Amino acid sequence: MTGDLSSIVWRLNGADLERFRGNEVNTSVDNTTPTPSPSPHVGGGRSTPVIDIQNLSLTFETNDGPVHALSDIDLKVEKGEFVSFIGPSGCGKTTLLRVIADLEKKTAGDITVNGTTPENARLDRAYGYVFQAAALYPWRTIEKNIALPLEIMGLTRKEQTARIDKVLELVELADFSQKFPWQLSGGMQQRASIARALAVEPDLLLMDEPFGALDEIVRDHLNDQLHQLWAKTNKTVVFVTHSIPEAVYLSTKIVVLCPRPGRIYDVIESDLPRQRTLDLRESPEFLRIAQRVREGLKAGHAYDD
Ligand SMILES: Nc1ncnc2c1ncn2[C@@H]1O[C@H](COP(=O)(O)OP(=O)(O)OP(=O)(O)O)[C@@H](O)[C@H]1O
Repeated sequence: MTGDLSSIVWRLNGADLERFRGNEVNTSVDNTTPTPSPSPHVGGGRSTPVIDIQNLSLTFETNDGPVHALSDIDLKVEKGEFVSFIGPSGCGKTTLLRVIADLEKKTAGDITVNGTTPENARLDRAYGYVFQAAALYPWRTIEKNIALPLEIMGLTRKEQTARIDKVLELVELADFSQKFPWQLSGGMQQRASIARALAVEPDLLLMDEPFGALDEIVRDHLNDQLHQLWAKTNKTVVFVTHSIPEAVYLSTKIVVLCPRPGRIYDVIESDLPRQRTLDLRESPEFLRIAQRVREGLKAGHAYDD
């Protein structure tokens, strides 16, 4: 499990992240990172996939020998898709997401993000990354947590306020802007984290099991909210989950991975309508897709390990 870093990356690169862990942000440091510009790669041509992965492999060299975390991954993610990675523990979901985010380096194959290398995409701050734990900064109010990346981006106070109000409204936390994280429930904290990621308006959101630690009712509610957000904003989302209903409810494409070595077992293009409500989960179409995911998970899972 590698999604334990701490918080949300808002178009922040890995170096930013390392700086952020446990520290108040020194906004002046980040002024050295170029402001996102209309990169020639970003949105370059309708036919260019947002993410294009070909024959990608990643082997970790460890003291106990090589760990083949990813093997021969082929995947395209088009603009506006909601793609979930699902699979048993250790099949490489987080690693694949981290390769896309340039937080890990491939050892073979090719990958482009927004038509360029993951490193360039990271430097362009082309994506927002949501980690498993909300980990908001406890000494900052919710409003100030959301303001943090906007301060780094150099937005005026007025621009910051407008964006903060908008995202707090979207995640239904408008009345909680002056609270500190520890005054909110786990689900509310995770919503605040998502608001923080959305505040910088990335076109691509990479989300690593953001709701994994929440109870089912809260999770349902957040799934619903996330789905509505995605449907409204037409962002491209790549989402890691262990939950079949979550994957089927949210996704336009479900990628089933299997372990040792981590590889793609099945890619399911969902024909569920784009507009969804939670009661869709009772429909035959939903159950049919869920069944195919379940079969893929079973087939790819070695129970005798
Ligand atoms: N930095 C690392 N060094 C060595 N091995 C690693 C490293 N990161 C991940 N691995 C290994 O790579 C494999 C894939 O790990 P990864 O965390 O991507 O799986 P996952 O599917 O996300 O698992 P989970 O569902 O438990 O989060 C595992 O065998 C893991 O132990």
